[in-house]
Amino acid sequence: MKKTKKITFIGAGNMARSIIKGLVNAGYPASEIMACNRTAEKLAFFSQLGINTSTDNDQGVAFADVVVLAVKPQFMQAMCESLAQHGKCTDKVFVSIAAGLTVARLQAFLGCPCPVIRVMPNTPSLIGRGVSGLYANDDVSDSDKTFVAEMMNAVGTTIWVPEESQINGVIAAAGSSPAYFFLFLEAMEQEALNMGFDKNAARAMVENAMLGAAEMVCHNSDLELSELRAQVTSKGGTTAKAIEHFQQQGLSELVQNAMRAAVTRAQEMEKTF
Ligand SMILES: NC(=O)C1=CN([C@@H]2O[C@H](COP(=O)(O)OP(=O)(O)OC[C@H]3O[C@@H](n4cnc5c(N)ncnc54)[C@H](O)[C@@H]3O)[C@@H](O)[C@H]2O)C=CC1
Ligand SMILES: O=C(O)[C@@H]1CCC=N1
Repeated sequence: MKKTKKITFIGAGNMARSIIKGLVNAGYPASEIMACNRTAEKLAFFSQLGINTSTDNDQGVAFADVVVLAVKPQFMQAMCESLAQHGKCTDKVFVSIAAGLTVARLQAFLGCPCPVIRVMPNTPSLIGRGVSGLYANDDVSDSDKTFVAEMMNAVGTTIWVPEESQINGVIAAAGSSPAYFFLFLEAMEQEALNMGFDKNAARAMVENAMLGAAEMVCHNSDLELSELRAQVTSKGGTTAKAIEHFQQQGLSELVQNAMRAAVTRAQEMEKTF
């Protein structure tokens, strides 16, 4: 990154861990990062990374130029209101990675029209292969947008969305979707076990098939996904039978409905939290 700033993550859980480890691996100075968590046990991992840690969120805000709000949505209001009570928020840039909380809602929690950028990341940020959707309104300066985009580019790919509502689509397609792939692999691994392979062999087959397929997708961006599928599918062969089964069982509709369920849940959360 061209210029570093001090970044504090409030809520040192799975997603903060993925972004912070990804940033440190990418060479972001550990001394410029702090992780805050209300419980100390969660912070041991972060201390090992050499970053600053604290159980005091106010200390985290005092340290930071950029504050990443990384608690679960249901805890965000109480956490932000507590920060605002201590009155140190007005000169900070906030980044929220939470699903289902709008900029307007977060600014209300913080009690000020502070710049708030919404980032919807995913856990592969841990290995520099994340993808994040970003949204900012006109309260955010170009230089703050550039900094946050660079921060997330250090751990993967970024996509700006022009409408805040599109963050919910990013959740469905990217934030939540690593779990869809893990679920699919779990099912494949289980069936390999059922067929009599031992755990190591079952895992090796599914993980390498997935990795090889993913790399083929990434290395052939000029080819449609359906063409890559066709290259595996011999007429009258085994793949054709398996694909026919998926299609007869409505896989496309199932995926569509699952993604729509994720969006609907994000919209419900906007009304609940
Ligand atoms: N896990 C994922 O793949 C993704 C999560 N997100 C968002 O990231 C946020 C965090 O999710 P996870 O990391 O999965 O949750 P998590 O539960 O693993 O981490 C949240 C952490 O916040 C801490 N915490 C709760 N209240 C606190 C407070 N008042 N002060 C300080 N720390 C506090 C908890 O102890 C916990 O360690 C959520 O808002 C979620 O919507 C977004 C994209 C992907
Ligand atoms: O499941 C969730 O609500 C969060 C947002 C995207 C991934 N995890």
